[in-house]
Amino acid sequence: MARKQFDLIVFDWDGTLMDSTSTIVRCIQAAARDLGLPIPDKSAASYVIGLGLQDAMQAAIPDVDPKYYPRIVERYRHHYLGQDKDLTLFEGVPEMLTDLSQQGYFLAVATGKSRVGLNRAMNSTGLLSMFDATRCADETFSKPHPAMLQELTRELGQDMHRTLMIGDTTHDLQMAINAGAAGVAVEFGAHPPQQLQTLSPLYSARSIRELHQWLNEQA
Ligand SMILES: O=C(O)COP(=O)(O)O
Repeated sequence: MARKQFDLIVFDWDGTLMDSTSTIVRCIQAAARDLGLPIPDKSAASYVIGLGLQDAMQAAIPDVDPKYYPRIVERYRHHYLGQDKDLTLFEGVPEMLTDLSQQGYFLAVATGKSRVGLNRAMNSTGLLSMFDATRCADETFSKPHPAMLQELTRELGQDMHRTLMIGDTTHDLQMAINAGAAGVAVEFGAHPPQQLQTLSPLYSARSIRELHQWLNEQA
């Protein structure tokens, strides 16, 4: 049997596996509102998803006194961790992950979420045991820095050239480029397809079903 092209598949979390873009946008806007700061519009708030909380707030709500940022992050966490109902996976995610795992791929997550946020989301969606390793933005350098991918490949003893990063933002694709991994885009998350195409992903999927099928064709 021909050898697979990739051994390790790293997934972004929000907007790639979990249908959470609009919840995150709402929580960023609510945090700004709580502190009487300018409220970013949907596109500005969507753009920063994945950067890690502190960097994301600085990018979404620029030109305010730096002393506000820890408070904005605190208000964001209050709103995000206070809501339970929107922890929903995109249709077909558990089936795709189970299939990939059975095919022998190592599976990992690299996310701009905090460890608390990721563990909560993995627990409530039943995906906790599905991944071989995970990295969160509060544990290392955030996207698009290559650190998360470098640490994941090292931990799992994998080769970066046989690693695939899948995400819904240019931050995910840029991290893959910076690390020397291949990048695949999904078009149903935070960044619009035209923006994703500027970084020439290997493939761009319009649904989890399309992504799953494409991954099966790489085997
Ligand atoms: O910034 C977030 O909370 C989401 O991060 P992710 O898209 O990298 O999972």
